[in-house]
Amino acid sequence: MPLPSYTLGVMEASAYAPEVFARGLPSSPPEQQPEANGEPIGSVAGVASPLLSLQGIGLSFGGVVALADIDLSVRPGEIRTIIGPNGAGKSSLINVISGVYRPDRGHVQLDGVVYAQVPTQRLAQLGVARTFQNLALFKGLSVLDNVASGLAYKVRSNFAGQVLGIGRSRGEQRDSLSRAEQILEFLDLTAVRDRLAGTLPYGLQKRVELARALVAEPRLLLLDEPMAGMTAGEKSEMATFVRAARDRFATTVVLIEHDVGVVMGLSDRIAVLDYGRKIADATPDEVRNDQRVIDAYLGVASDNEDGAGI
Ligand SMILES: Nc1ncnc2c1ncn2[C@@H]1O[C@H](COP(=O)(O)OP(=O)(O)OP(=O)(O)O)[C@@H](O)[C@H]1O
Repeated sequence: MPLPSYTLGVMEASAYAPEVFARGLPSSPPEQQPEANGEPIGSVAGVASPLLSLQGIGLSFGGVVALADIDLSVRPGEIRTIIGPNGAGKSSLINVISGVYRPDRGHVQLDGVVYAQVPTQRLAQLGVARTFQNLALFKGLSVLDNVASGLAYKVRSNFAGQVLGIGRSRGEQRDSLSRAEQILEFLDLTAVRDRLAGTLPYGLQKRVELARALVAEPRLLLLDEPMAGMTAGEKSEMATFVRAARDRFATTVVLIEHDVGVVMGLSDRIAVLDYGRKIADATPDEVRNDQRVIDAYLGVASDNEDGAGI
């Protein structure tokens, strides 16, 4: 059964002319307002801006500089990959984008709204979904229920309604399950819909995580090492699904990856981190030939399980 064309509320990439991105943000900082944790500190009104942009992000843990003066801009509809050797700051960056960490310096602009710290508890309402480096599934629940749980934030029925299965809750539950079924079909997971998630092979569990994030129809999908620990075949399969998801739903994807080889054919643009600094930000071909990137990866080439180097 084909997926219905959801009203995703996404921004169509075609609605944004390239020159709009070239202009970037206004040179003057956004108007500052009293800052509260997780509250916007300003907005960039009247300017067609990237879906996501980071400006001057700095983050330290004690004496360890995890991120230093990172700028990053993500256009609607693109697959934006962040790579770097171990300890380069990739996970710290995705944790800043998703509001898990508050940066010491700089700010995050999401859909034109500027945050000192993205409100992580409102991430889903902001249209952002993420997966985690380490699997975060409900291992004792079925695949179908795991995927439907990605819509839990939308369920509006009260506790009594959910327990008694009455009123709006029954309809909401039916709707969640039906949308979960559609995403399972899209990601070729229907055959395992009733299996307990924890009993699936690792590669399939990672795909179930992708399904759970996708079912929320996110405008921005953050994938933290979605191919980590996979075989070469599973990685290439996952890359195909990520691209298909972007094409089908026009979801903007920010993807963190350690293995450079697998993201070359998948990414529109790649940012490279090394010791918390951004050392390159370009197309895959340009990154592949960038001497600073080659130098950063020298000595860790053996970590690349595909042995593909860069
Ligand atoms: N919670 C933390 N407490 C202390 N130091 C941390 C913490 N998180 C990250 N760091 C340090 O910050 C630096 C960047 O780590 P981060 O995990 O962001 O890198 P990474 O590129 O994701 O690495 P990997 O590929 O190994 O996952 C490292 O030196 C790391 O030890």
